[in-house]
Amino acid sequence: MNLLIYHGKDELLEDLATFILKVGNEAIAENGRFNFVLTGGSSPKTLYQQLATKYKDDLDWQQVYFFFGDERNVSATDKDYNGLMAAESLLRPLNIQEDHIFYVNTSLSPVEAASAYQNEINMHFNGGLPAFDFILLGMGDDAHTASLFPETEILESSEVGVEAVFVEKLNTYRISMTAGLINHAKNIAFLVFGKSKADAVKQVIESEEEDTTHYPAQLIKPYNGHVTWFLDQEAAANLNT
Ligand SMILES: O=C1O[C@H](COP(=O)(O)O)[C@@H](O)[C@H](O)[C@H]1O
Repeated sequence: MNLLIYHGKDELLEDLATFILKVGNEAIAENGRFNFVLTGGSSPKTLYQQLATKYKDDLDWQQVYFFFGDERNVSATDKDYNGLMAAESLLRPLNIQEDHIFYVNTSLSPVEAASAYQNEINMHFNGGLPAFDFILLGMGDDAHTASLFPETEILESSEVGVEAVFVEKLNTYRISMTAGLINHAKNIAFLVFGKSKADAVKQVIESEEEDTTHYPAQLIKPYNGHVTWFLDQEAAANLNT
């Protein structure tokens, strides 16, 4: 695990963008495409806007395939739909062709949407191991990542796939990649800002005993890849390092 702590958000975003571009350019040079999984929530919006403006000439964006680590069970036009924020801040400004963007189809039931999304991923990887080049993750105050929320059934899943999960405290379904699928990625980066996340960050990174039921982000341990944490000082405030 690589832990990076920043005084300022600008420097953090610059380093994270540079990292994404490096991995992306290497993937395109090696395989002709870059499989990039986006996160939702509020934290990545500025990053997406910068990738689409400041860094628009630093990667062959037309060779990138975009996926979502999780989605809310709302319509694609709802402001809470993760795909909408990504579309507005990153995908439309870069003119990404529609068949390079894998949105979760929330017009289906959550179980059907999850199964359809898993099928699309499997087809994209021609039935082989779905090892994404880069998965960007956020983390909530409760240590959830993607839609792997504390005390939910999906945490016990041994599937390398996508599942529907009912999140009781939000009284709603989510659709999420399982930890098994996320952990096949070649590179994973957590982007975490703010003091409200400081306790969760400490538990996930420094806790001696694993408690994935209450701190699901502890499940993220890539099998053959690398995980890097990009934290601001507030999020890192409780760490011993
Ligand atoms: O609900 C979600 O929350 C997490 C964290 O979001 P943030 O707003 O605290 O940055 C996010 O990673 C996930 O994709 C999203 O669905």
